Amino acid sequence: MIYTVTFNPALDYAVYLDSFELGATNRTTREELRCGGKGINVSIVLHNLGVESRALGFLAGFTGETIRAWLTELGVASDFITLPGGMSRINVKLKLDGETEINGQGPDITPDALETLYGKLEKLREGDTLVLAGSIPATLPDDVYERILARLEGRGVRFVVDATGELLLNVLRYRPFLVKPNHEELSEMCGTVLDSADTAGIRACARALQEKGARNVLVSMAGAGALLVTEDGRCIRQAAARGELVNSVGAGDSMVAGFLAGFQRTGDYRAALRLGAAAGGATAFSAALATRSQVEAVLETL
Ligand SMILES: Nc1ncnc2c1ncn2[C@@H]1O[C@H](COP(=O)(O)OP(=O)(O)OP(=O)(O)O)[C@@H](O)[C@H]1O
Ligand SMILES: O=P(O)(O)OC[C@@]1(O)O[C@H](CO)[C@@H](O)[C@@H]1O
Repeated sequence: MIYTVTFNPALDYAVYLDSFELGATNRTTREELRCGGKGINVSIVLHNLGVESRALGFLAGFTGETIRAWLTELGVASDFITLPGGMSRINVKLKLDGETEINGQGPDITPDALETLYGKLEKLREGDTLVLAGSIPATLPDDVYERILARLEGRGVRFVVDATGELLLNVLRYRPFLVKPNHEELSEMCGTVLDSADTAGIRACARALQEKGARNVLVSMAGAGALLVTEDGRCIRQAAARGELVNSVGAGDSMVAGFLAGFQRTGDYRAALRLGAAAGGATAFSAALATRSQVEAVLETL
């Protein structure tokens, strides 16, 4: 079973505007609300691709209840912990001259709630996959992912981590099966500026993460595609699909879902990467997260 953990779920409120003036009343041309948070997005796209998972994490307030209800409606299995106060975030995604995001802080996670999550994760067994994805509320220490992996070390659980900075660097010694920084996040972690065309530079930084313990490093580069450095020493470059960008929020999560679904089906890194790129592209080309038929249509073009 694949388990995803989203510490900080959100309702994603995408607003499309023709113009925007600071300090004025602006009107949208269109708006959309959907549930989000990286682990949740991975679970939704896995479900769309016919791979079941269980979404875990923390929810609070009426926004949290809405997220829970939507997941149930979509048929995504979930087992979220309800926090005693606060509300799950509403993240604003501004669509005008590119994409601008305003992500909230999220509710406080109490020590009791954290213990409850640890208890749920105790059930994971050999062969299970655990996806830790997204930011953590500011009130938690940034070794919380590390603590989870330390508890599960040695049980044969496959770890996938989509996080940035210290949150990611701290877990590498637990040998995660897959980490997926985008190339800007990779640049920051390596303390350099990487151009998406600089395959040698990206490969060198990905290898530096492998030296710290990561098994496979998938570097996503939005419209410039992706590069996978595998644990058996290969470096596979995948072009991005061609299409019109509508809303790329969740493209990276869709790529993780497509990669996991593809790897589960074939055990082949190149095929997994291709399905990842198709899922990422299909999400970028639509307002919502990619459906199975959208992914299949994009896959045929790659
Ligand atoms: N504009 C685009 N055109 C084609 N494919 C895209 C586009 N944007 C994203 N993709 C696909 O999705 C993958 C992941 O996108 P990206 O690198 O933007 O992830 P990310 O930064 O983690 O995104 P997010 O945090 O919004 O989920 C890319 O490697 C690519 O295959
Ligand atoms: O603030 P975080 O946790 O880093 O990112 C949250 C978020 O931007 O990531 C998803 C897209 O990847 C969105 O659904 C969500 O709003």
